[in-house]
Amino acid sequence: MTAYLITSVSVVGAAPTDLLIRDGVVAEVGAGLSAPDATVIDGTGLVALPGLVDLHTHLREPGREDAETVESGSRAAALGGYTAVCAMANTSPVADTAGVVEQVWRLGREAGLVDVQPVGAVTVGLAGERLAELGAMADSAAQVRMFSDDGHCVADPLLMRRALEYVKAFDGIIAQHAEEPRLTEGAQMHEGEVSTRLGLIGWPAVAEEAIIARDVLLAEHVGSRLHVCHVSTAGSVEVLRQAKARGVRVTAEVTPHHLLLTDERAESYDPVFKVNPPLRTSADVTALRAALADGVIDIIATDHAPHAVEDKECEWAYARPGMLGLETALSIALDVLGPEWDLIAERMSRTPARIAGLTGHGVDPAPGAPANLTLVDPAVRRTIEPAELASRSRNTPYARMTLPGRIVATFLRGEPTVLDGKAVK
Ligand SMILES: NC(=O)N[C@@H](CC(=O)O)C(=O)O
Repeated sequence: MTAYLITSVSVVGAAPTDLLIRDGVVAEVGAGLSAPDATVIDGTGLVALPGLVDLHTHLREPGREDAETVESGSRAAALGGYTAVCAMANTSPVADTAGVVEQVWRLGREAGLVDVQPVGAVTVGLAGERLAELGAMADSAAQVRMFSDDGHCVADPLLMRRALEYVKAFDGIIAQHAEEPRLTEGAQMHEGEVSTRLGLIGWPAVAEEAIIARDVLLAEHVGSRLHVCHVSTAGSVEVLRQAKARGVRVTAEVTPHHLLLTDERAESYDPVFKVNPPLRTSADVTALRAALADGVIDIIATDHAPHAVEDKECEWAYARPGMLGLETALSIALDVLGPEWDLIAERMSRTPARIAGLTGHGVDPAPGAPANLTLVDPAVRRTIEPAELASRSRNTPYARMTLPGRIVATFLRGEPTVLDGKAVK
């Protein structure tokens, strides 16, 4: 295994130092290190972060390999600074059995670019009717601990209760896509002034808030762990704030796009801006940013949702919801939060690793720590060109936008997956 000596690098924003990576771990940290056998990387001006961890990635394999594969999505993740991603279950077939989660887990290992941790479905076929084989998925080689019907809400309160009870036995967690389906039938975008003007059916904020309110009560009643996917409204933040103050075991994520973009983007009728939950108002964006800073929202998760051209470049009403996220998330975080490196490490690496139980990830570079880390150049501004993305899909909402920050290198257990801003394999 090659050793790497990264010189004069700022570890999570601290004063520059040298980092020696050897045999899969951070072997030494300190000024003036020397290692004649090591490949030297000049870290001047760069920031080393614990490898980013995404709790919410759609990899589309099995079933929609035209949109993304475990390998292409893993490459996009590594290029975005990630060392671990949680692969959502809404594949075809659905990841609702030990067999499918093991397949995804194995494909991730074969790609070898990030650790791919499969998420299991809560209900069979995401149909919301009966519980999937949660225990068999937990006992499988993939050791699933997080379950989600993401893309669909577990709307039946009894099923939700049973799922929360079931996973308690192995300290599992249910990640809910909070959307009361009766309130969003036919919905195309956020319900508000813009939807009224455009004549599109609205997805009201209350459809999200009502489910979160119900689920925090259920989680409290059962004493189980709940994670709320892609929180998008100011009202949801208030429900979560109250639940956390009462000690409910709830965590929550926000996506980069909900931190940056608003429903006014729909005025373009460009379906690249169609997403679930929809882009909201600037007041929601402000509340989400504040909640991310004060910890009511625990993490940034991408909801990387690749879609094939025919599913996106069509009429708004027929387009699938979802946008790419892995290769731009850190840049959006830098844009929104500024160079708050400790906060970025907390919200994009340490806390998501802890929620998902991914040992070896989310650990700051320190002697003896597994060398899962990424090097960021915050001084570079880059213009996003969809054709240059590693994802198989092109549905980035940031096309031709200029964003701060570039991932220079990513290491997975001491092996580079990205060097000089390019994927190693
Ligand atoms: N977030 C999205 O807009 N899309 C997700 C699933 C979903 O939540 O609808 C997808 O899988 O494409």
